[in-house]
This record gives sequence, C-alpha cells and structure tokens, in this order.
Amino acid sequence: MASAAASSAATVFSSSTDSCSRRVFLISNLEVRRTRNTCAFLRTSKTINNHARTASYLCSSSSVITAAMATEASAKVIDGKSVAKEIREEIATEISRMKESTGVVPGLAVILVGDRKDSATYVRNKKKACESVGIKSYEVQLAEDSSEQEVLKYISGFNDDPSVNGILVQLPLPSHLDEAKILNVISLEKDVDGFHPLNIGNLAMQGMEPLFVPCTPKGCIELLLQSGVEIMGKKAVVIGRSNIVGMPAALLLQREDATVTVVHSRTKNPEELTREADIIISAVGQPNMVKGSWIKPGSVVIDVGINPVEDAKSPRGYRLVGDVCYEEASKIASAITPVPGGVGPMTIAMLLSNTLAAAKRTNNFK
Ligand SMILES: Nc1nc(=O)c2c([nH]1)NC[C@@H]1CN(c3ccc(C(=O)N[C@@H](CCC(=O)O)C(=O)O)cc3)C=[N+]21
Repeated sequence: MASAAASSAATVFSSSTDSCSRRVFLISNLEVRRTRNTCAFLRTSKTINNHARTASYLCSSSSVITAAMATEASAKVIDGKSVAKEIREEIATEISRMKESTGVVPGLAVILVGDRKDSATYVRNKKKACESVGIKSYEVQLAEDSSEQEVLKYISGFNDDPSVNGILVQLPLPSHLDEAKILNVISLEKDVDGFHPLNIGNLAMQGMEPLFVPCTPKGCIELLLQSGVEIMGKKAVVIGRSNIVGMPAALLLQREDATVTVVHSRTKNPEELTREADIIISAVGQPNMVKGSWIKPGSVVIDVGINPVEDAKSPRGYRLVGDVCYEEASKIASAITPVPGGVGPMTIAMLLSNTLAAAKRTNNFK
C-alpha cells in the first residue's frame, strides 16, 4: 500500500504541469446548479467552499508549483465535514423535540467482532457522534474467534429490545463468520445500515421504497444535492461494486435519473469509461488509483476511499488519502470531496439520521 502511494505521489509531481496547462483550455462543462434541494436537513448553500486556490493549500511541499499555477481555476472543495456538522446539529434539535414530547431518545447498538484497530476507531467515533446528538449507544465487543451463534444471540437480544432502534454490525467480520447470514437476521426496522437483502431489493426496485438508505452512498448523494450538482440525465460512473458502497451508490444514482456505469476490477477500459463521466463516485480502497487523466474536465468527483499510507512526518505514522489522486483531480474537476473531511463524516451523519428515523417510525413521532 505504501509503495503504491509513493509511486503515485511521484506521478503527481511529474504530471502536475500537464494537468494544469490543459486546464487553461478546458473549462468546466458540468452545470453546477441549485435546481433541486431535496435534502431533509439543510436549507443553506454553504456547502461548497472554494478554498483550494492558494499554492500553499494545493502543494505546500512542492517546489514544482509555480505562481502562475496558483492562480489557475481549481475545483471547488465539497466540505463534507461542515455539511455533516450542520446535519448533526439538526438531528440534535429533532432528538430534543422528540424527547420532550415522547420522553424517548433513539438508541443505537453497535456490535464489533474481533480486534481490528481501524474498526475499533470507527466504532469509537460512532459512539462519540451518538453522544453529541443525544442518541443512546449500546456497544458489544466480541472476541475474534466468536461463533456465529454468539453474534446471532446478541442481534436477537437487540431485535427484541425496544430501547434499541438501530443495530449495526461493524464490517468486515472475521472470515469464519457468514456475513450474509448475520446481516439477514437484523430486524428490517432496525437495519440502519440498510444492508438487509430485502432492503437492498426495495432500493433496487422502481415503485418500492427502502426503509433505510445505506449510509455512505446516502452521504455521497446528499453532498451532490447540497452542492447544487444536477444528477438527472448526467453520466455517472461508480468505481467499485461492493455491497456496502458501490452497488447501492449506483442504485441511488439511477433513482436520481443518472445514466450509470459501474467500473470494477474486471472492467477492460476503466480509464476511458471514467473519463466520460459527469459525476464520479469512487469506492475501491486503492490509494490514488484514479489519476487526473481519468477525469473529464468539469466533472464532479466524490471520493469514498479512506486509505492509510505510510507517512513518517505524520504523528500517527500514516496519513489518509482517497482513491483519487487529489492533486491532479482538483485541477481538472469542477468540484471534489477531500479525504479526510469529505464522505467519511457524512457516513456517520447519515447513520445518526437513519437511527433517528427508525426511532421516529417505531414511536410514531412525526
Ligand atoms: N456496518 C458498517 N457500517 C459502516 O458504515 C462501516 C462499516 N461497517 N465498516 C467500516 C466502514 C468505514 N466507515 C467510516 C465512517 C466514517 C469515517 C470517517 O469519519 N472518516 C474521517 C477520518 C477519520 C480519521 O481521521 O481517522 C474522514 O474521512 O474525515 C471513515 C470510515 C464506516 N463503515
């Protein structure tokens, strides 16, 4: 992973002049309009912050960047962190309103199996986010070698517990556990991840409504809508076909009337197909895989990847980068999500939103 990152970093430097000079001739061609605002949370338009214009922000460590390049147009940064914060604030307000009128607060149960460090961090962050909005969180930590029966036993317990409105089994599970079987027993009404096969079936079918939209894809669409990006009739490319992001993201884009292509590991010409897209959602988990040359000038890029790469200069010893080569893409796209601070915080905000929706539904609170 680290060596892939190092080699793509080298590509950034050698090709940055290229992408910059090309940018002069090719001006944004995707309408970024505020035609529709279906978001349940936000009514402001502060979501695109254009703060990628200074040379120091772009490439502070690069001597290749010249003053001329610093004045060139660059993509608007879609600030997921601040959108997520506003959504959390609205959720907190709704939860107080619900508590005042019903005496009930939403509850979210998280089941973590095994001791993956990244999973433990995510679970901790979810717990903190729950506390920040007034959701009660319940956490179960099970040993790496737990049996399927044991995991199922906890799920059944939470299924039957009226104070728990949402149940999340942190993925990935250890390989001896049957993920499909486990997700299948979560009560549909509490499946705040939206991973239950019946829920996905409803998401896929016209005329049906899923009870929950999976959090990460929902966060991606919210960012597009909040940024005023028109989706209807656009060509969208989703890179990656996972059950938790790529596949549901493609279904959601189709629900928004985009024409959708899914690019995956067996796709013959991923670069060429991606270059046709007005909207790109990348969810592959490969650091800096999507280069500037994959991106059509003016397109909108949503980068779901959160990939750790070695970085001796960072206090943690690593830093997080996306699937998309940000340095290149931000000079070509019209708007782009950063990593960190893009889709990640939105995933958590959508989880809180789904949990609130579950609690409202069961308590018949409007
Ligand atoms: N059942 C299940 N549901 C999930 O939703 C789920 C899961 N399993 N397994 C793992 C992935 C990953 N995931 C993230 C959520 C937030 C950030 C996030 O907030 N990231 C911060 C950075 C955090 C940091 O600095 O370490 C950001 O991008 O700005 C990242 C990753 C949810 N997942």
